[in-house]
Amino acid sequence: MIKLYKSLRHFLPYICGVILFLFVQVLSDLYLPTLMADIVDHGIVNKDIGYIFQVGGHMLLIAAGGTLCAVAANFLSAKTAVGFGRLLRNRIFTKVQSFSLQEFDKLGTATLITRTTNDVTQVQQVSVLILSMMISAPLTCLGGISMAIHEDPGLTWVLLVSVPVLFAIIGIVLTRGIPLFKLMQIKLDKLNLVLRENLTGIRVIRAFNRIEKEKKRFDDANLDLMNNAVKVNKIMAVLMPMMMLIMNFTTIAIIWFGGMRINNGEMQVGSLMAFIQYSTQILFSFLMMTMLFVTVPRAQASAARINEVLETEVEVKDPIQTKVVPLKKGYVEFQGVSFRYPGAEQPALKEINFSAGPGEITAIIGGTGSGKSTLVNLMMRFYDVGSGRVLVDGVDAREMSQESLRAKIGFVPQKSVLFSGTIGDNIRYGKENASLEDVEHAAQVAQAVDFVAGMEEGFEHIIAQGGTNVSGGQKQRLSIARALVKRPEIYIFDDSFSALDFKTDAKLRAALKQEVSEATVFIIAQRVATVMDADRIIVLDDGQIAGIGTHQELLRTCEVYHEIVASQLSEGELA
Ligand SMILES: Nc1ncnc2c1ncn2[C@@H]1O[C@H](COP(=O)(O)OP(=O)(O)OP(=O)(O)O)[C@@H](O)[C@H]1O
Repeated sequence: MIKLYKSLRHFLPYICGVILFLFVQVLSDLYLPTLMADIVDHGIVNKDIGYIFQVGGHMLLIAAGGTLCAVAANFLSAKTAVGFGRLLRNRIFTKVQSFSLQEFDKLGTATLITRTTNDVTQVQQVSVLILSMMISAPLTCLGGISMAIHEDPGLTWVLLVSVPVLFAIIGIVLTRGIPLFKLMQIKLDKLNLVLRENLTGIRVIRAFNRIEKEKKRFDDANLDLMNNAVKVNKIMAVLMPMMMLIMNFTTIAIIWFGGMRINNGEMQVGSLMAFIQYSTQILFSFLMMTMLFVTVPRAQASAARINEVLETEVEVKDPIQTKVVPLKKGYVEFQGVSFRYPGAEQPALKEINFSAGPGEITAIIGGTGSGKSTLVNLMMRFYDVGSGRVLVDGVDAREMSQESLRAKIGFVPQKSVLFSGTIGDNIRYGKENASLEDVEHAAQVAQAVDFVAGMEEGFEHIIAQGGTNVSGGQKQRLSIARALVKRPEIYIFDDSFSALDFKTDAKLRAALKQEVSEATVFIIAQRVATVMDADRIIVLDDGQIAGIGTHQELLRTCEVYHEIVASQLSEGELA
């Protein structure tokens, strides 16, 4: 948590204000019992009404000043904590944005959401407590002790007995409670994971009639979280009454032994009253510190989880000295590229060699899991190659900035992703300042114009969260339009025509051929019909290149390709 608190330097003026106001407030709290003792011992005993009013007036002023200071301190500490929370969320978000897919694979989306929201809230809440109690509790405790000694040194032994008992109880509670507090966040993560899977997979869950099973899975995670919370609350439920009991016993002991001292003429009534108040303040300061000890471990667990994100070493980084790449070309070359996913036994790609240039269409075909998507992931540097090199315009992709590399590429992913907003906004995601004509043209080439025109608001039609109010094929066409409007040097279509019917697929490819005639195009496809016109077809088999060539060349030379073609085309089409 200390590491995170380094960011608090941004709020230094507020923190200084909190310290100052709390200091004044504690001083006023400590002074009030002495004044009260004064009223009793001098004003009441001597029946001096004027003195009572005078000291009483002082007490009122001091109490009002203390209250104002407390309000100001609370306001500033809340402002600091809320600002600190915002700063942390921003830092986590910025860090997560810099993650390569490798780090996303490692951490998982559910936990990243919990860490950005709930974990930050935990740290934020405890920061308010720390700010207000870290200063006032020790100050009240030390001040209370010295004032109590000042009032009557002969009674302080009562505190010497009750304080260690209090410590022992706090110690027992903390050793039992801390592991449970740490578990809370882990159990919350689990609940978030189940919830997220259920919300995103709701269609599959309903289609497979798994609603009851999923309810049970959620209920189990929920129950687990609740059981842990109950255990935590049980401990807390014991703690408070125990502390109150000790406080009450201490007060009784002070009154008992103080009464004897008054009887012997060694103490005055006012001093006894002040002593009781100081002892309550001292024990109360311990109570405050216990609250800190109880809440800090949970926040500490949260802080550790936040730090894990902030300190994650990002595998794919921009080099310190980036190489400048020629602005408009689009040459791509793979030189002996091999790659293995972290933790995987087998490499996903082995010794891949090929090159492609502007004006060429390179198709990539192969069975499921043969490494097609992995190949384009490396081209965009979503992962770094294990060995070999990926050259873009003659420069190793690792030697240029990720931004300049990706500025060259228009990517249409296998699984279309749309954002909430209008259809126009989604297409403009490729190029923010694209004109309406550019957007319409891109939609025209992507064969999206007809269905967009069919919608009442056209390009202003709102896409629902996750793009659920458009069909799979429509989503694909909008994703294609988004890449087209960018007019990049390199296009990557990762199985982007799979949700289109044959007629639309053919029309789209014909329109694309003209549109992207000067660019370097990569098309991953399962259908032979989609790839057979390509200038070059790369056949992948189990992460290796089984053949490279045109359709006709591969039919003669590549057995794997022949098998794929034979499984899809008729004898006549083959001939
Ligand atoms: N993030 C990942 N972590 C670990 N292994 C992965 C990951 N992504 C893919 N793989 C593995 O790498 C291999 C190649 O996967 P890839 O997605 O490139 O195949 P593909 O040819 O695109 O398949 P498909 O046509 O089904 O999309 C597969 O064995 C797959 O299980």
